[in-house]
Amino acid sequence: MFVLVNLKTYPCDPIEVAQAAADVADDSGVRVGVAPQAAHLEAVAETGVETWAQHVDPIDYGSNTGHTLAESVAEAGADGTLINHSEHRLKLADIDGSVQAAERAGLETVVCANNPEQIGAVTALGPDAVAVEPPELIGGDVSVATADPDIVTDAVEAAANVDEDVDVFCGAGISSGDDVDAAGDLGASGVLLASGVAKADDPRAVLEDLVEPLV
Ligand SMILES: O=C(CO)COP(=O)(O)O
Repeated sequence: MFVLVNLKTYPCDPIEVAQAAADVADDSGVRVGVAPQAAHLEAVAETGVETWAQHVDPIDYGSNTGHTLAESVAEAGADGTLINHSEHRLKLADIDGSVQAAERAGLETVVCANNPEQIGAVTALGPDAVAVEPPELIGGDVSVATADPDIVTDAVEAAANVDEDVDVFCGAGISSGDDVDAAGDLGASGVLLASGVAKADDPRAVLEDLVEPLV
């Protein structure tokens, strides 16, 4: 099970969270990643934690002002990137271009989608994983695995119908080990979460609780 913490643009200390995530991953043996803002990638990677970008653009080197180049993200120390997060949606052609850009730069890819139908479509683009995140549950207190378990099982089925080699993650409202456990029971092989860690008074304690059922 992969626990990927997306820091979005929350006003947390990315280094504090990254250091805690690195320690929790080391102590537990559970795969834990942190996705900070692009400007914090290098500092986060220096903690030794598995580091993810929140986005890369479907571009190559050249005249692309204000865009995020996959190679620069990789050079900053990122191991992978989210693509098409619900808060940074792309057209299908641009999702395809971003997956190709990430692969060109050696980055692992997780393409997000809102529902099982979209999961099927983006699985066909050949990312390493897809993640179903219902937008209405993002940032809430109830985990997707509790509020809408069918969306997770349907996403797992939709992806498997297209390509059994693409992993399926889920996210939205996940904040505890019980939520991670429930997601795994529904067939997810990873979870994406944000506010549960980024807004916590004690991010380390939340991270320890998240991996607890996996140890
Ligand atoms: O969007 C998310 C992770 O990418 C989920 O956010 P929350 O964990 O805050 O619901």
